[in-house]
Amino acid sequence: MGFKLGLCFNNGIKYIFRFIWCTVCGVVFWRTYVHYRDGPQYIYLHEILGSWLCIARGSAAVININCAIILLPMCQCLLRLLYYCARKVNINTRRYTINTKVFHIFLGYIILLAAAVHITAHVFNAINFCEKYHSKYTNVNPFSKEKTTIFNIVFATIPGITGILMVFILLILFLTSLQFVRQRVFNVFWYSHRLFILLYVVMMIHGYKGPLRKQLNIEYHRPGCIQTTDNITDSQNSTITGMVNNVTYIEPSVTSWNTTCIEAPKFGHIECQTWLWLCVPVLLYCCDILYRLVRRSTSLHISTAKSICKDIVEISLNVDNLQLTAGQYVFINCSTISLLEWHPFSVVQVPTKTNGHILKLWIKSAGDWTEQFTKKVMPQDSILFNEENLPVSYPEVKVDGPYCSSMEHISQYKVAVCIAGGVGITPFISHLIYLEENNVNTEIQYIYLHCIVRDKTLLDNITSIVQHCSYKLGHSMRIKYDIYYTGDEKFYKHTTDVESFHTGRPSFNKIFKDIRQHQRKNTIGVFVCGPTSMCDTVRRECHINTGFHTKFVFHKETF
Ligand SMILES: NC(=O)C1=CN([C@@H]2O[C@H](COP(=O)(O)OP(=O)(O)OC[C@H]3O[C@@H](n4cnc5c(N)ncnc54)[C@H](OP(=O)(O)O)[C@@H]3O)[C@@H](O)[C@H]2O)C=CC1
Repeated sequence: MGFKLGLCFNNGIKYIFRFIWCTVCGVVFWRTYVHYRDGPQYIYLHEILGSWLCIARGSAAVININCAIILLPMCQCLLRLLYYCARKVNINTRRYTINTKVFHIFLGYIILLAAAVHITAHVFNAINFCEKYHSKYTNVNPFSKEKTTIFNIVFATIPGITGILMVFILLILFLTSLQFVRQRVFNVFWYSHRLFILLYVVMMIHGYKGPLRKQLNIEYHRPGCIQTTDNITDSQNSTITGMVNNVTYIEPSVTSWNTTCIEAPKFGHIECQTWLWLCVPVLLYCCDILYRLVRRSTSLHISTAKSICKDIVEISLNVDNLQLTAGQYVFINCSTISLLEWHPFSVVQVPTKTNGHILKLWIKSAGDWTEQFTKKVMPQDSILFNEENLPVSYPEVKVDGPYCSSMEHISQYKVAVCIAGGVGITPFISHLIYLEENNVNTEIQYIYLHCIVRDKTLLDNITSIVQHCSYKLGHSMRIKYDIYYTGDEKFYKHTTDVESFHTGRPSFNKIFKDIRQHQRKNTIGVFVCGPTSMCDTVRRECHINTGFHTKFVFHKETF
């Protein structure tokens, strides 16, 4: 019961929203399906292709609408605006304005599913176009040569070739965005995802003057109309005579229109409307990107760099114009390493008047870019060195931000449980330092901080910051911290003997049970930042321990 209640409480709105979106897609599909099934202008085409025509068009509409909407969750500036507009809404609802990446992924899956249906439908359409070729359907079936094969339709027509190209692009987008690819080779994911631009261009070409044709002259030739011996004009405006004995078109069996044919049916391409769906979101996305490009164009100087532990370096930047909130993150670019690469980092210290507008970031060497960056700001082989050995000049960096994060919400709860793994401590430190430096009034009364660290030097650094802040903030809130050391135990025992220190990983089950006992009838914000497996365990505990009175609201941040 607890797990299901917690799941509903934490994800209820997300699931409701997904359900609504699936319903919208279903309605779009069905309306398009019915339009092509019952529309008099498609009767001749429907005679050849059957329901596959309606399925292909319905799935195309679903692809269009999803391709349009999928860009919006990626408009960071627009989202920030939305987030600030939603300030008055309850916090459990507002966090969805930040977790839009999840909705972006969800839309991606819908596009894949709709694309699979669309491809299948068009394969059958191609078969039908080949098999149901009839000398009398000369205009509605464009593959007028009797020897047309599926191979010809797929590989020798614009819709066929663009369709294959789109399948390849979609596969690349899908495979490179799988979590294990993103985590191991982020650049592969990042660059390959730019292929969406090509996908959109190809999508617009795909339906242009395709083989699907609708009837243009319904008023003069109702399908199923009675042909007379009078002269009627064919689609090329030539005269056809002797219609009774020399039927040019097989009339579909539509009995409701008991009219006489005035003309032969004329057929024309079904207009491609993809651009109509895409133009507004693409425009919004371009504006968002442009704004970000302008915002990120200024180069900044690193004022200091120091080592936090063997693979984490702290850089300080003097930023006058950047307004940040504790818990947010920024993207960093270093042109001497790569002009194109931007990497996200949570801020450790937000620039304020009190600290002289100094922005601090911790950069952990965990990939090509971060390793090169660490070497540039700390050129020695051993990164552990004191401030006198600092390099004379640091590389210039550009900062893009701020970006909203669910870690911002900590000070909006009365009780917050903060769980950090390794460098994931950064957003929590930024809150503690901000609260300590600025003496601001917040909702928060209790902070339970659990920090799990493998590196002894990192542990020492975190401990001194946390001890200092908790001492300074002691008068306004209660901060209970526990630090878990998972590295070499012998080393640990010799150097620390404080009761808040533990060896080995924590038991989250016990932690949550204890908090639940002490914080009855409260809504508790749980914030996790660290390895994915740890976040998953904490999420599960949130669900299990949520009851009717005590609720755990889960928030996480990982890059
Ligand atoms: N500024 C930045 O760069 C930021 C990075 N992050 C995120 O933080 C993440 C972790 O950073 P990193 O320092 O590399 O972390 P580490 O891999 O070094 O792990 C940190 C600690 O977490 C423990 N741990 C791992 N899995 C579990 C688990 N399932 N349950 C309990 N404890 C666990 C580890 O224990 P053990 O030794 O036993 O494995 C270790 O003590 C990154 O993936 C990144 O996304 C977040 C915010 C900011």
